[in-house]
Amino acid sequence: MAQYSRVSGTVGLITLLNPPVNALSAAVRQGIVDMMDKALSDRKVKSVVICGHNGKFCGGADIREFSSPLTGPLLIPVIQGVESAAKPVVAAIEGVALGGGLELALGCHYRIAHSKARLGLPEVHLGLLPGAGGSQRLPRLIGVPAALDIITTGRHVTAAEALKLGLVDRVTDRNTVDEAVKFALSVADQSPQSRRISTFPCPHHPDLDAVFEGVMQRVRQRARGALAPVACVQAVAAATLPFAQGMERERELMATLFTSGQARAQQYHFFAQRAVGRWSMPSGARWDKTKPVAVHKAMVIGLGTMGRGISVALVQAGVSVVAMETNEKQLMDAKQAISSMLERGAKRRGVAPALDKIRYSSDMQPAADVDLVIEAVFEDMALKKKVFQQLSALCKPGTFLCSNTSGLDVDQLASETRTPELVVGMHFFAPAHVMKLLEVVYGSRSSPQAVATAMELGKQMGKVSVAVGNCRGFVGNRMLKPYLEQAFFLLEEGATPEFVDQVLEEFGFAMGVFRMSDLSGLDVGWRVRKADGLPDGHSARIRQGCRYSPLGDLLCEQGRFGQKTGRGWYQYDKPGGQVAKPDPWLQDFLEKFRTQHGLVARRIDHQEVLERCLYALMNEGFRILEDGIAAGPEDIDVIYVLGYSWPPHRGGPMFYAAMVGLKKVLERLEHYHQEHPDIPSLKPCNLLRKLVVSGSPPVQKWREFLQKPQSQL
Ligand SMILES: CC(C)(COP(=O)(O)OP(=O)(O)OC[C@H]1O[C@@H](n2cnc3c(N)ncnc32)[C@H](O)[C@@H]1OP(=O)(O)O)[C@@H](O)C(=O)NCCC(=O)NCCSC(=O)/C=C/CCCCCCCCCCCCC(=O)O
Repeated sequence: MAQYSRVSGTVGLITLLNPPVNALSAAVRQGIVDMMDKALSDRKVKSVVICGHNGKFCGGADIREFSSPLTGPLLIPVIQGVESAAKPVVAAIEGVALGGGLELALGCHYRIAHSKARLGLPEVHLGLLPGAGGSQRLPRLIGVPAALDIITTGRHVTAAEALKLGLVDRVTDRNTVDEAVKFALSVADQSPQSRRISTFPCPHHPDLDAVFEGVMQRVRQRARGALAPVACVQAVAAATLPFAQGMERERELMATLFTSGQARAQQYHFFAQRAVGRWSMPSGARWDKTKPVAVHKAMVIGLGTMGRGISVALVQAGVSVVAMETNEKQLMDAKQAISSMLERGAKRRGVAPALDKIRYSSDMQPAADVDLVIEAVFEDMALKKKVFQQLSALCKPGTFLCSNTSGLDVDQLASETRTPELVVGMHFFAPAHVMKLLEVVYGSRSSPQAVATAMELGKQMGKVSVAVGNCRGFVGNRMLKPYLEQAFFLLEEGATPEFVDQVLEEFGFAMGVFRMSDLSGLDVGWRVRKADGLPDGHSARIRQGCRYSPLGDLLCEQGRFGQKTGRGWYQYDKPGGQVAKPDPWLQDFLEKFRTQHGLVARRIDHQEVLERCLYALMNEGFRILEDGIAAGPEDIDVIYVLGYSWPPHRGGPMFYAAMVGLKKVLERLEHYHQEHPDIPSLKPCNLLRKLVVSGSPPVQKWREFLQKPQSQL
């Protein structure tokens, strides 16, 4: 709803009231209409200010309303009503003005923003476009190139940039509403006619066609099949038409997006990112019953790529860091790399680099004086165990001990310490100061407080933290295994790396599985498999009674580790090269392999690649839910979108399974498992069967079918 009062004698003050972000629900929209009527019909009122309750102007349309039929006045006429008001209307922007919130502000005749406010049109991230006139008013106000940038990236703009762009008229450090009221008094006698953005022509640009063409090309490349970014460009292009025609085009494009599966997927992802913060553990421990401990000082052990990124992320989050590395050369290199990452980051954010927040050490001694340690040494259990033993002896009571591991057993590490309850896994993704995902892994003895502290620290570092149980590979890498396996089996059966990658990239992955393996290094998995007892020169296709593909191992034995060696599943012009080219050697190698094993290459189509790779991955997701390793499908989906480049417009693997139809997924898995009974990952999991028998409920209801956590608190 909205509240109304008259202030300073002649200013009508309308306050949007819908905590926590004053989203434009039906009640708020109705409130705006009613309070505008009140202000306009009050003879004493000469001008109007619109602000938001509790220091937040408005977070946009109420996204929760998008899943049911729209009720109440529509936002477009509400904003038109504000713009056409005969009295000047000023938007007092504090906190955020996003989406419909900014569109409402664009309908006002003046905009005053607090210096800390953020403005933006992030609808593209929800599979939409700014469909309440934003795609038409913004280019008219700030020009096509700047509007295209803001609308197609959905990025937030600071108040300072907004002022530079002409998006706001004034920025203040003082009380924004008071300033807006003063401003409203100063323009009370002026006609708002010349301030109605809908009447502005689109500012002239010498070569608009080239601008649109360039952006469209970039957007198509980045969008990977997403509809919204393309529609955003098309909508802005319509801003060069007369306003009414532009609005009609915006409506048409919005109508297509609004009902699309992509918009549903992206809106699901928005809420899923927030839902994962409400974590729970099988013990019944929960986010709202556990207080995290504040971390002021942390130590990072091991300054390879991961340790450096983690140190930067911690410093940027305001935590004092001791960065430790025993290898002198590595320590020197790390110092330089970390300083320049901090400097670059600070420059981007327009702040001073916090170089004084980090100090370096070549020994473990400083661990005695920190609140939390993140061990980021090489992924080797024996080495990590040694570090944990040392930490256990050195650290003061209460120090949290975290391991940056991508899949090792957290319980084994905990058992090396005197305080297993303070041990958790923190699985960062490279580059650790950039990637938004953090898997927080609780072991069987991790305390709720240790989990809460790691989750909160992740949030402080700007990450979306997901709490997951302890198993090999946790959630992300555990699901990757059957996906990779299927890709290898498809090569054995007749596919090429180029074809498999092309299918997966058309689906929306940034990189197909083989290009991704080449980038991350084939040797990483190979070393883990060797540590597990894989013998050298092994080329058998059965291991422990199940089908196994030795293709990756055979490539590694040839020294083909991927991009770093210039050869992997593809060839590169040099070691470290990035342009993947099909390699005739590999074709020859695959043919010889098939001959050696009596395999006959067959034609594999697009559908089989997608189904075998993705359905095997999804099936593992169902198993993870069944095992209680993830608390709900949202956890898995967030991990895959933020950590494994699953396309956001497909929601995540669990959401996608529901979109495809659980019955179909089950049938296809049954079909493939019948064809390949020696591949256990294709055997449909019980939870999937249970959901299908229960009528394939929507993903939001799956938690009801999972085992309830038992409280031991
Ligand atoms: C930056 C934020 C605002 C705040 O961040 P933070 O402080 O960290 O807090 P959060 O944890 O993120 O959020 C707190 C809770 O608030 C919930 N929330 C946030 N924003 C919204 C929202 N906009 N709506 C609903 N709920 C919201 C959030 O979920 C949290 O609650 P919980 O923990 O999940 O319980 C940050 O929140 C943020 O970025 N928010 C989103 C901003 C955004 O994306 N805004 C754009 C929204 S879309 C929009 O505005 C669209 C406008 C155009 C509408 C035009 C409608 C015309 C329809 C025509 C359709 C034609 C169809 C025709 C069909 C036919 O023909 O039939």
